[in-house]
Amino acid sequence: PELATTFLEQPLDNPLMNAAGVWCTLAAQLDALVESSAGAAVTKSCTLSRRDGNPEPRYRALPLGSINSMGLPNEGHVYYLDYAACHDYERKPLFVSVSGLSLDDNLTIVAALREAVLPAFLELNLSCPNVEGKPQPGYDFEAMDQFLAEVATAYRRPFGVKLPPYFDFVHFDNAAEILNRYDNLAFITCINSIGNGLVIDTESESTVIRPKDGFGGLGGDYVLPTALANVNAFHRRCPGKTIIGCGGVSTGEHVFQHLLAGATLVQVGTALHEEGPSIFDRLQKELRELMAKKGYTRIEDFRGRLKTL
Ligand SMILES: C=Cc1c(C(=O)O)[nH]c(=O)[nH]c1=O
Repeated sequence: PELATTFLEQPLDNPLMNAAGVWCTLAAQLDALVESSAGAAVTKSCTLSRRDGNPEPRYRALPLGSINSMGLPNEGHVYYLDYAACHDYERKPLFVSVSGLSLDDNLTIVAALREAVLPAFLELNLSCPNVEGKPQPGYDFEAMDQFLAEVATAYRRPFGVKLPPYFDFVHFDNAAEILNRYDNLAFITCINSIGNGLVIDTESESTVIRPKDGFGGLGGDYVLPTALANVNAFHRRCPGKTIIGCGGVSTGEHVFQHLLAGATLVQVGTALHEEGPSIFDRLQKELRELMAKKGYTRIEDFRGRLKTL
């Protein structure tokens, strides 16, 4: 079976890539992703200036996934624009994730990305749950609409957004209605971590991460059904846009399910953090085996064809 696919008319060897924030904060990590068999890569969400992020421990792997409250540690936007300027786009696409702390910061970063005239794809992060005092734009529809109105106009080129998980059909409807207003909003990445979970260690009777009294974003097995729901909800509501699935992927079967739900590309976060970039070889092998068993030769044979009862 063939895993080759296209994203916004660009060919990719396969639909797999990292989730923003995982294995992508430093150039050496990004280089490892470019060297790996991932079909594409995305940089750590960046802010205007470098940030240390929250005090550690701020990430913890768990039997069923992970919890994190990193606090947006990153090298500042110029570092990632420089990386994007040196990337070999013939080899694989590169996405640049942007998560400015204000609309003005986002506009400054997006303008710099536009000035750089690079083939990189902009993934505007509207869903960081871990910067204290900063509500997620993705959960404030007025703010989200304003952000998008300004960024879409300023950037003018095709871009995408990274959304938080929604849990209510009215929220799916309202968010989709906003996204559909912007013609150059070309892709939607669902989902970011499920915000502000709380993991308790029974033996020590304590939280397991230091920031925010132990509250942090959940990833891994915990979030797969929510991720699939958000992928399918926006696939149904935004027919003109491309969906990138993210959340709960650790096997080829999970990749298959995201594609069936309507995703074109599939991002891997927690499992990549734990296994490293060789995971992309395993996921492709498992996906090929599953496709062969089902008699599919190409991804388009089943992508977006989730059946209902
Ligand atoms: C960009 C900050 C994010 C972070 C973070 O840096 O704390 N963690 C997440 O799970 N998702 C984010 O979007």
